[in-house]
Amino acid sequence: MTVKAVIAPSILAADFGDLAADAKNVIDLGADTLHVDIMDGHFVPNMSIGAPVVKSLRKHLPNAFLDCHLMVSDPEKWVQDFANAGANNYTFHVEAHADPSALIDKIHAAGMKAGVAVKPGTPVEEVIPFAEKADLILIMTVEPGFGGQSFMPSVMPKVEALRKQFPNLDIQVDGGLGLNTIETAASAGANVIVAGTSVFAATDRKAVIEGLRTVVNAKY
Ligand SMILES: O=C(CO)[C@H](O)[C@H](O)COP(=O)(O)O
Ligand SMILES: [Fe+2]
Repeated sequence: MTVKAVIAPSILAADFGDLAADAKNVIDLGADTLHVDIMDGHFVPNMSIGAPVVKSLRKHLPNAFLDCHLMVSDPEKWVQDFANAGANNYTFHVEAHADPSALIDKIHAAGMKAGVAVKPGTPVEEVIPFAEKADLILIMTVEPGFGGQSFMPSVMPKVEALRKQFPNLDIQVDGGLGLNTIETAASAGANVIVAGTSVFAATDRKAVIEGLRTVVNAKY
């Protein structure tokens, strides 16, 4: 198996008034990537940030891997903006697009990696057809829209089913991940761990990042 732990703090839980410094801090403490949550107030009942913030982060953090999670109703519309802004990965929701395969092609053509996400209520069968072509599959472990929610162990069978079929796939989990829930997610087969509140609110952020990584890498 070639997968390894990727620890991706979600900047939704960072200090937006001091964003570049807070984001740099978690990278300096060992985070692999930065997870950037984009919400349009339509696909989810909340708004967050858009491509201009990604552009600013790119300026301040030229080498950071910016993993953008688009919780938007029209994901095709924003591909070029995010590519121009310096995004490295563009994950869209399978529920939001009629032709995910074509959208993956468009994201790749724009020079980004492509991810496909599913909400907790969407069957894993909806994303399995794209697991070979996409660079990652995101299994949401909370209803998208807000940080700080409780991890849903009930979606772990979806992670298990994916890992069984795709031993080398990057399987991302997002929502409620921390030192209390990582064992469940890693045992199911998740290796790309989004962690917002558990990292940014920690008194020892480094210990949380290292703790998450240790539990995931112990599985491989
Ligand atoms: O996509 C998201 C919410 O829709 C966030 O990435 C997620 O909630 C991370 O925050 P936390 O770790 O605090 O749950
Ligand atoms: Fe997210």
